[in-house]
Amino acid sequence: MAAHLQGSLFDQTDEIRLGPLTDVRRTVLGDGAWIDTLPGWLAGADALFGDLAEGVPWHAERRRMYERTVEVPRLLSYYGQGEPLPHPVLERARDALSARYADELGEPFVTAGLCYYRDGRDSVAWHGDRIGRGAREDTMVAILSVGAPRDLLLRPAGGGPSVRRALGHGDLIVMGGSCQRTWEHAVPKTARSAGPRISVQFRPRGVN
Ligand SMILES: O=C(O)CCC(=O)C(=O)O
Ligand SMILES: [Fe+2]
Repeated sequence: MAAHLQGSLFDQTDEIRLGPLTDVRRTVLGDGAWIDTLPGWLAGADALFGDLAEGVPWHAERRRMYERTVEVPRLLSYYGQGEPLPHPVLERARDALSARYADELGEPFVTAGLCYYRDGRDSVAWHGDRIGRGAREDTMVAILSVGAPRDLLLRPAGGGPSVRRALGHGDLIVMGGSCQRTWEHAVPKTARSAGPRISVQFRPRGVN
């Protein structure tokens, strides 16, 4: 009941539809990094959450950390360049982002990484997306969030106060400029009861 009520308060439509990207708001972080945000870019976010929760081949991962192998605290799924995405609206989202940022980015978004945070114990630790070109070049990572909001925190890589954005319910954030190498981001665990959230990260070729 509570979950249903909360869902209906935020998102009163089952029709899954993207709004225009004209009202994106930029926040300059410093050191050449910025974020663009657009709350509620996607209408019908609860319906998309349900479709993705059911339809995506989610898997758990284990990673080696020093001497131990640990469970990655979220479920994952990855769609490389040219692979069909698990929902048609995600293809439209990727293409709309590519068009919106074509001049500034100079290349399209081509891959989609999906994360499923089952509850407040799931998280992603502080990091920059700098396994690939993000370590050396300015780039962009665009994230669409559906389901319950979770805080995405950003902080300068060299230390300093963090910036917080609560993301869920169809919200968009784009991390741009030098953000992946001069800043770090995280979705911390929370003791507050948190419902499940799915994030979709669109990235250009070679950024991960
Ligand atoms: O779920 C999010 O919003 C962030 C995920 C993330 O930072 C990553 O997968 O690199
Ligand atoms: Fe990341």
